[in-house]
Amino acid sequence: MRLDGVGRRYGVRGPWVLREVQLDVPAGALLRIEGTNGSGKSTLLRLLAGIDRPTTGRITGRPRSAYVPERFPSALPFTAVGYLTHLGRIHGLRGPEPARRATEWLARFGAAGHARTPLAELSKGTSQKVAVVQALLAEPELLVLDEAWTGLDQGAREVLDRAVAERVADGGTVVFVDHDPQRLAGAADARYRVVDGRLLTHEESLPGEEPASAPGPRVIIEAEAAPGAALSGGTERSSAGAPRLPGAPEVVPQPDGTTRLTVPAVHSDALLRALLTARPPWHIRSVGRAGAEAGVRSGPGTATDVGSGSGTADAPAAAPTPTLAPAPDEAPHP
Ligand SMILES: Nc1ncnc2c1ncn2[C@@H]1O[C@H](COP(=O)(O)OP(=O)(O)OP(=O)(O)O)[C@@H](O)[C@H]1O
Repeated sequence: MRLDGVGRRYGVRGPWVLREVQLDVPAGALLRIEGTNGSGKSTLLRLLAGIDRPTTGRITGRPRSAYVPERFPSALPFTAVGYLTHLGRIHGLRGPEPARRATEWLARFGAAGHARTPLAELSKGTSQKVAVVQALLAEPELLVLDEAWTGLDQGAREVLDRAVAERVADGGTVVFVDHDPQRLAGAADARYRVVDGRLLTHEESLPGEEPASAPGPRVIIEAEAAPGAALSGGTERSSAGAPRLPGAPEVVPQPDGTTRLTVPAVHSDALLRALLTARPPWHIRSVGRAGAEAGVRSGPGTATDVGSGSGTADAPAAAPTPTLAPAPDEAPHP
């Protein structure tokens, strides 16, 4: 799924809660969204889950999604298992499958004894378990968790931690918000912050802010530009007015004329796409994990030499920094 120039405000004259959000949501990844109270995290999660629409911009490639909202509507006229079975059917489960999965998940969360309790009579924590189970039983491609751990007892929190890991291991994507910095610590493939309506990677900082620390796994891309190469990716503008590259890579020109770009692993596909669709395209020399000895190297005519008739032998002595003017026919902002 991709968010392109997404903005959201409530009411025609309301302030913009989110502005110009660019986000690639890859498969099989765990993404953490951070931000202060009222910064727009839940607004972003509702857009990701497909239960709200952007005011501007586009969301494409939407996967099958399930969502645990910040506030669960517990006053519905169902028992716990009745509600979960109903939701399972809405998610496309047939026959006895939704009731079977509901019973299994309630047991896993230590709530089997409340299967027949009306939702309105459940304790806050058990009600939260039902909210979590309705999203998990669908085995969604995208699981969106808005402070889903809040109110759960310690055992249930650990069950949810494991369920998140299982979803990602099965190729699903999980996006979560939680105010506990230790929640799934070290497991997230990418961390973002909502600040002043902008979605920044954890590594990015606003002017005047201290740089953020401790990036996760990173990928190094060695690339070579044709003279005058301009990037078509990263249409969001930095404060300096230049297009911002996916993942805000660290860009270091090398003495041999190539450019080394280091980016959080989760953004490497988007960055490669931006380099390869630049006009003229950049030539990718190698891709590898930061900290690993050698990457996957390529030469002219190999699979990564996409569209390059750009003549790598003509590469300039000093590689340009890839934050050049956008290509002339770049699409205007929505
Ligand atoms: N339905 C709505 N109508 C009007 N304004 C809204 C609505 N939902 C959210 N807002 C406003 O949008 C802004 C962002 O709210 P949001 O709930 O997305 O923040 P948040 O980062 O999730 O906050 P918290 O950490 O407190 O949960 C707030 O100013 C809020 O008042």
